[in-house]
Amino acid sequence: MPEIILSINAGSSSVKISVYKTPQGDSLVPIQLAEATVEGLTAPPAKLKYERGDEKIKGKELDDVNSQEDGFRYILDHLTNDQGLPELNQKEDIHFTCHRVVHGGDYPRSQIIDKETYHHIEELSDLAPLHNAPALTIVRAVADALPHAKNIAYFDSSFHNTLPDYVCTYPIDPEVAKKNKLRKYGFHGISYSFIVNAVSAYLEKPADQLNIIALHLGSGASACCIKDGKSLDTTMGLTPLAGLPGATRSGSIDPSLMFHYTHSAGKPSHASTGKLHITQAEEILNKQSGWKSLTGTTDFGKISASDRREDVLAFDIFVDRILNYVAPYFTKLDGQVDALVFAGGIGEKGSKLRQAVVRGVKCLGFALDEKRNDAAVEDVVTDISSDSARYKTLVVQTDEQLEMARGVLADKDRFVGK
Ligand SMILES: Nc1ncnc2c1ncn2[C@@H]1O[C@H](COP(=O)(O)OP(=O)(O)O)[C@@H](O)[C@H]1O
Ligand SMILES: CC(=O)OP(=O)(O)O
Ligand SMILES: [Mg+2]
Repeated sequence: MPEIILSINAGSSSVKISVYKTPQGDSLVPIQLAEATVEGLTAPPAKLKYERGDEKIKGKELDDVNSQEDGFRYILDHLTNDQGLPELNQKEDIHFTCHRVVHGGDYPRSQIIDKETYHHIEELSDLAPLHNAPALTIVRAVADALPHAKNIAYFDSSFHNTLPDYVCTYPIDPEVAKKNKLRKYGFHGISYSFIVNAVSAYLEKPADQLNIIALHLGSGASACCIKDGKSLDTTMGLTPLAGLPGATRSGSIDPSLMFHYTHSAGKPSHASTGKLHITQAEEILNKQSGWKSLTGTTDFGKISASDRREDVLAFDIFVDRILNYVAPYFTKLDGQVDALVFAGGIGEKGSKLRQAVVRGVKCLGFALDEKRNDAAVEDVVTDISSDSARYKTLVVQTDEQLEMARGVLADKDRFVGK
């Protein structure tokens, strides 16, 4: 009997849930039955996108869906009530649920969520305030609604376990760093792992020989320097705040800025609770900055299409900050680069941004074919480079849910019986 896997990706602005059934025989490729997304949580009203075979819903406005947990509950109802999805008529049909957990601390790989892992993830919530806490609300909702399902956490940080010491160590008092676990962790790793596998299949080159400069540009944005299929450097740090700006995040700034922004920066913010300890500084830099603060919208599609001064400035800032990493990563890879990859909502849909970024590294040998860049992306991997380009530029439609579901099939022995 095929088993049903529900793969849940709680992003900072969305919840994406894909439903798979396990394949017959030895195949390790899960079969997708449906995919539902509640997006726009930071730009209400939230909207539903749903695909099951030819059945498609897009842009359905949802009242009373204001959080990742609301989104999860809405989607679970939608899936169990969908007559065209007989494999999932009742909640009991679900065997495995995968949860994308952004901060996994030192966990090198996925974990069954039991009391101990749950508490550990909870402790890490302060280090990923936009992510771990909402993901845990969904873990609790699953435990409540689907008590028989096996909950497995996949961590965004695990992929970056290979960061060399000189990359992940901050030049601060080593004792304090060790005691408080202050180091660069890096995130978006489930997406980077998907990207490595997808590019490996596309270029027909083994994953452990691939060198990629990858840009995951969504509500949160990061870059990753991938050498021999492994993370060598990445822009996010102790928390997902470092590096590139995002929808509501400042990205890297002078750390002293906060002392000049507000003298109460270190005080608890109004979002601080018994479960989530967050200061005003973290609240401001994580939730009240980025595109939202500069332009009033978190939608980078709107920003890219506008010629308002504020939008043009936000667009130029993003291009500039991305370019601050592409050439350094190119040199870290000694110029041995298989591809520059764009992924995430903005990377996949933002042709104007891709054009501006690639123009900025033209002198290195990257160039786009305008027609290929402007065409809507349909395949998992699309080559948008011009024929004369020395290096490839690819768009990858990243799929964190699929990467997690594949993990369930690959690691089933580790999970069954636990
Ligand atoms: N046409 C577009 N051009 C550029 N960016 C877009 C476009 N459409 C949507 N986006 C951006 O994609 C982002 C969502 O990316 P996604 O990776 O799905 O987010 P999340 O981080 O929540 O997983 C939105 O913030 C939106 O700004
Ligand atoms: C880690 C992170 O920032 O994730 P997202 O882009 O989904 O918010
Ligand atoms: Mg995302």
